[in-house]
Amino acid sequence: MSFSFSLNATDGAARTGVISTPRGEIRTPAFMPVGTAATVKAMMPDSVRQTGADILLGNTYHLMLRPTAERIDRLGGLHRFMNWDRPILTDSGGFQVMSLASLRKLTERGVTFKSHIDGSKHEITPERSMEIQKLLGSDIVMAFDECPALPADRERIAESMRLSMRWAQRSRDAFGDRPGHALFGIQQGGLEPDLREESAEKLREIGFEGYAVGGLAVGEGQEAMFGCLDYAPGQLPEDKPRYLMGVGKPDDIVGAVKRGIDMMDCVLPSRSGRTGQAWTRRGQVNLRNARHADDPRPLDEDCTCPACRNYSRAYLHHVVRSQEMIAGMLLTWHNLHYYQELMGGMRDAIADHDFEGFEARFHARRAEGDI
Ligand SMILES: CC1(C)O[C@H]2[C@@H](O1)[C@@]1(COC(C)(C)O1)O[C@@H]2CNc1nc2cc3nc(N)[nH]c(=O)c3cc2[nH]1
Ligand SMILES: [Zn+2]
Repeated sequence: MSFSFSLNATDGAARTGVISTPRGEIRTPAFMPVGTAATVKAMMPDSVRQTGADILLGNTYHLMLRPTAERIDRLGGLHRFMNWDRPILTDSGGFQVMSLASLRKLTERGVTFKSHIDGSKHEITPERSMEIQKLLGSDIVMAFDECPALPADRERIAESMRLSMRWAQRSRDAFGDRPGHALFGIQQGGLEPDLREESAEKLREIGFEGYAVGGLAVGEGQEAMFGCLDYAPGQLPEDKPRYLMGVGKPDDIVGAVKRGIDMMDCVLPSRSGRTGQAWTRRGQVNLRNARHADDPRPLDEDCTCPACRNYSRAYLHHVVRSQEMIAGMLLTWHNLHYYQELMGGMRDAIADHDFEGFEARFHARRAEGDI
């Protein structure tokens, strides 16, 4: 069985389709829950599936440090290890090294760094990143790239992008011939249209099974991100999946799909669930807020997740305030369920050629501030 992508419908720049892989289909636009250290925090894998997720994300950086890719390989690979038999996409490590590790040294060869866990020294190169992702057994492998911290001057962004393109070629060469598995290239170039175009052309020349818009969601803000997404996805091959890395809040996601993005991932729904923050169709609810203490209503009357079906806001407020484990479990489940409902709503709206209506209803429902 091979890896393939078929588009079913488009509406403006928005598209809906299906990515077929040997481990199952991925309905696009798709949201990938983040399972950084071989677990989507506070969730059993079956619960992640029940929220509607077709694929989840793992991280080369974290897994190479602990428990190591070699140990996971000896134990049968990441799918077996974490009891998730559907597709997994793994990020290639460069971004996480720059945001989490210390004493980093960047050269043409790759990056050396000290582990944020125990201070041990490590190196990642394009070749080592491909080896790690192969040992993990991930279905979609990300090329090894460098994501420059913004703000950065144009010269630095150009240099960094060109290094990432040389690393993209080395990633492609090291990936080898792996039927049923995909290697995605990552576009860089900051917020510079011509540098993004140069990057896209280089990636097309090399040839990948999918293309990511990298270098965004690094603090540039939604307006600048949307400004870049007004042209960047269109620079990438239209018959391959387009993956926007690290995004985002619900309204970021709607705006990205509107501009032609097919896949996204973000720690937000799970991370904010663990801090008592709920995302609902009417906006954000902070369950730490005392006003929920006596509220018998569900978090969201229209939501069918276990948190909304079986518990009151008063209960959620209580377990959040008491820092009970069930708080993170219930709110993570609700947030991931809401994110998947949002994706399903957009897939249907695009198929019905009514994305505009969907977007208007999405924004109209969202009350200002805490609800
Ligand atoms: C490290 C962690 C958990 O990932 C989140 C969050 O912190 C944080 C850190 O700074 C903020 C902005 C506040 O959000 O940015 C992450 C979400 N944005 C993002 N993830 C990305 C992953 C990427 N991977 C690769 N290989 N290449 C990229 O260009 C790339 C760009 C990305 N942008
Ligand atoms: Zn719910």
